Amino acid sequence: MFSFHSIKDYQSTLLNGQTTCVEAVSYYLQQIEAQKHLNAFLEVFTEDALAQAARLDALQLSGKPLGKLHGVVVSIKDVICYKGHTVSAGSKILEGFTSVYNATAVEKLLAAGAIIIGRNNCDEFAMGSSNENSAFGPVLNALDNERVPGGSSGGSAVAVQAGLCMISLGSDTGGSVRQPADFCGIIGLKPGYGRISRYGLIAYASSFDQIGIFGTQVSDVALALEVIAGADDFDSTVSHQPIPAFSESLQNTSPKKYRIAYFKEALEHPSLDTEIANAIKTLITQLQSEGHTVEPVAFDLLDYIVPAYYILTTAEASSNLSRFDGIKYGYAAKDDFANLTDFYKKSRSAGFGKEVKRRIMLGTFVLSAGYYDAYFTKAQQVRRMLQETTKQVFGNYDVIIAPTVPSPAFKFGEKSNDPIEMFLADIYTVFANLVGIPGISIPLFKHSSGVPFGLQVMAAQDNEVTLLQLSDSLLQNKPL
Ligand SMILES: NC(=O)C[C@H](N)C(=O)O
Repeated sequence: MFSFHSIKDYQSTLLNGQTTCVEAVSYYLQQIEAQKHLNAFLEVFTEDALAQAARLDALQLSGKPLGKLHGVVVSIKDVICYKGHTVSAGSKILEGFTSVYNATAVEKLLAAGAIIIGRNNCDEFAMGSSNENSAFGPVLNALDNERVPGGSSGGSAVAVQAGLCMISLGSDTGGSVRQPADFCGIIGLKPGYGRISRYGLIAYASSFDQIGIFGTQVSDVALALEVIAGADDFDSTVSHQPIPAFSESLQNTSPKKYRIAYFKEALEHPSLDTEIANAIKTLITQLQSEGHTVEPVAFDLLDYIVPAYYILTTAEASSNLSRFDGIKYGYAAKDDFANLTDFYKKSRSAGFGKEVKRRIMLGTFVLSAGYYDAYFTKAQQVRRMLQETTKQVFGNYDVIIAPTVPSPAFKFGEKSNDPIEMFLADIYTVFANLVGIPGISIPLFKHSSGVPFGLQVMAAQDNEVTLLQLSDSLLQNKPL
């Protein structure tokens, strides 16, 4: 049987001839087939993946230099463009659409020797927190099939959780990587805004969207980040900061005393499950007893962050999604339309699902002349205040810790009839996107309902290194 602990270990088995890339891909193809009922993959790129694996095996034999992700089997969320392959954003409206170029992240993965094995199911246009909004059916949590895997990158999370690939890419606009990672018991990293180019990522809310990485080892996530991060002429918002050697930064770290903040209001919030609150309080006491500074910071904006997030993201979405008109590409109404406006209406009404339509309407409303100042401007002001608070906090602390989600993975149907309840469950994740800082969810805890849950760690802009080092130590139970 093919077994895999970390990418480094796997790559040494490739180098000493114990396995091959083709063997690895064949193994994962079998696993994907055996776990088909999870619905984590919308498409498996069998031929391409095997061909790429064979090319990589030949490259190794030729003695030529190998890429950092040589032989690594990756799956990508169905919002990331891969040239010559279908991409649908989990939506019917992109029916029949094939990517005409590679996303920069995909380009970099392939150049580093990764193998893309398939595209993962997700909430339509990344809108959702449970993966119940995909036009292609829900994804099941592999640990408990009655529970949601989280969303919107549920398929990418389950692909890693169920051992159907080594690492996967998702996107995180307001928690879509960290929240499913929490529900699935794996690691989910959302780098700071602009760390990874968004070129070729189907836009939801452009000032929030960020590609993120799922894995089971911090070192794997760090390695993937190192490969796909960095400046890109095709994305004017991408960060031009140098890319640290993230994976090396985890080696030979000497213990240090961290300055850790937590928002008092976050741990006292009525929506927070008591077991989750207690687990984090216990961790705080433990870290304090180990000599770290762990202090509460007052945060009086907590109740404003979810409304601000859903005003700003829906506004951006209403603009971004206007391009799906049935003419340029994707689903088009057949012949029962009276004129162009009627054609748009029919194409968009039938092509988009319920949640996407709700958000387009909400976004259009908050941008409309009579309501712009009352909603959009106010939400922008909240965002600015949050940015100022964040600056102050990171002037005094290295990281902020928080729950990732207020509850453990819930059952299918439990929240899907109440969009507000679903939105409110994003209370701990949207903060990092509103201010653009990096955040990670790490699987530290287990709930009495049998499912795991995570700890969220956030760091200052461009400080993924601290985030990764602290997470690695916590997960490996090493002294920090
Ligand atoms: N896309 C995300 O990051 C998830 C968030 N729950 C949303 O629906 O907006």
